[in-house]
Amino acid sequence: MGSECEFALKPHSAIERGKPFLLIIMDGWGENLEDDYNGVHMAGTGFLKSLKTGYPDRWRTVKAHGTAVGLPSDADMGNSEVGHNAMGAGKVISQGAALVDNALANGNIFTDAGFEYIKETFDNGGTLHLIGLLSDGGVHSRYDQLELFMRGAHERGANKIRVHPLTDGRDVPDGSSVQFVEQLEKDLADLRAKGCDARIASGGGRMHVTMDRYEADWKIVERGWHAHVLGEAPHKFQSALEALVELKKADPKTNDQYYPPWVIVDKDGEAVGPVQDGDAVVIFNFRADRVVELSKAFEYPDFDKFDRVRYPKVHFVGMMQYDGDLKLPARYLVTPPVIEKTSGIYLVKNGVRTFACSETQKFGHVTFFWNGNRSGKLDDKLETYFEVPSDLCPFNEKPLMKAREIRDAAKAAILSGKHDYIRINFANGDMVGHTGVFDAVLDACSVVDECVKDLVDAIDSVGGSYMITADHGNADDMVQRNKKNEPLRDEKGNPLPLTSHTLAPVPVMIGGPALPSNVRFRRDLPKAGLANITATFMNMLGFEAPSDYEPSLLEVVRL
Ligand SMILES: O=C(O)[C@H](O)COP(=O)(O)O
Ligand SMILES: [Mn+2]
Ligand SMILES: [Mn+2]
Repeated sequence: MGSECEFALKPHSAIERGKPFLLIIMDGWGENLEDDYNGVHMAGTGFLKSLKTGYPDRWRTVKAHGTAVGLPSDADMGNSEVGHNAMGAGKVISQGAALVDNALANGNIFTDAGFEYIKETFDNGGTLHLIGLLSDGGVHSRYDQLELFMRGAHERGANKIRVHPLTDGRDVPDGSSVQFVEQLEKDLADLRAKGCDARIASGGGRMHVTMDRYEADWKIVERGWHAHVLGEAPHKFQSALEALVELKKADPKTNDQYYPPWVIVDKDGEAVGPVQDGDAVVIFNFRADRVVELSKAFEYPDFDKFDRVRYPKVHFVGMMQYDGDLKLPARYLVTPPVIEKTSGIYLVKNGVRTFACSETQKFGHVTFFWNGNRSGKLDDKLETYFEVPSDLCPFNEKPLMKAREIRDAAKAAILSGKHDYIRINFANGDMVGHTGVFDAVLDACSVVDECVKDLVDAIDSVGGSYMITADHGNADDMVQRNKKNEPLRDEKGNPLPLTSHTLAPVPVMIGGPALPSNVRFRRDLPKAGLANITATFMNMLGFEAPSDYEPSLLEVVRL
């Protein structure tokens, strides 16, 4: 981690160390057009609105999408990984999506060690299995990357390919799985025309099958293991399209996110693509959080989170290495972004006592992503990480989620006098936003407003300071729109829900008794993004930020 003096920070010129500082991330909370579909605006969010209108020098927005957070283009919505990486690290880092694009464009993905490793199995007649999220959401994966990879792998000797797609409906509209499966079938047919035995083998909805995160519910991964690896699922079909249509007919309430697991079988009822000894397995998601668990199931011989029944000997690689601390997986196709010298490391090296807390769904966001995709603590003595277990139901059913429990834990941390820096994430705007259920979003945003107010009161009572911000938009626009930005409706006239993140900038609010009255936001950084947050909160903790960080948003004015 380097020497102490390499990390020494100078004291800030106007802000003293010593009083508690609270950093709140409101996940999925953008600053957007204030119309009837903006859940943040329509909810009871009077306290946050009062900070906007009451303190214009201490309220602003920053960019949270596209190139400002290291994504390939400004058409890319922000997401939790890139947002928390940027806020934790103080720099704009080229992220997984961009790195995979580069590796495909320059061909390195097919010449580096990870591909060499899987290629060994092609030469021995092994099947290439591809497991991952099937959409063009660009958050966890992208379809065009899968297509290019399949084609390139076939050109380099993969003669049998089995794809195990997970349907999305979360980063893209619900129902779009049909188009993506049709596109995949077309591209697989092209491969078959070239002599490759290429087929879809199994799948399911991403929130019910395979893509759990932060060990919220291992059963999700177990279902995936049974379908993808063992070739077993309660629902068997002859084609993936048939699976989507028939499963929806049988349960109209199911959707792309929550499809049950399914397996494709041949005319004799045999699964067409279970994973066997000698095969290659690639997870084609570039983002880590929702594939760490499946990677462990493939990689760890002594795995005990569920009974794998059969543990095939395969050549397993991730699109990236998903956990830099655990070196998981050991083999990967594209080298992950280097995220070093994060704010967390600087702050512990300067003796800052940190309390980081969220509920399970976002716990790794304020720890793992925050620390540059490292799973462990940076300093056992100075840091306390506290996880509130999340509910296991769809979050529109319990939109308050664990906001009040997080508030209570953070409040106790503030009042205890044991922590200098309290960092929390409220999941509601995002997790309920992804359900597309507008009334639930209203409850989700209101409870965040209530909890933020209580915590600002607690900070006031101990003479501390606070920053409230967000990682990207979501609840701030809950309707799909046409190119003119007009809401789209179904045949009954109901608005078509938007389940994904938005491109909106996010608010940043600062205040509290410890913030000197002559400190306010600069007016000369209109293009600032999430990476500018970092130097700003390091200032609020009493330090000048490292010189290679994006500039602080603060200025000290003469009164
Ligand atoms: O994984 C998810 O839940 C979504 O794809 C992205 O949401 P997040 O980036 O807010 O986690
Ligand atoms: Mn998020
Ligand atoms: Mn989200």
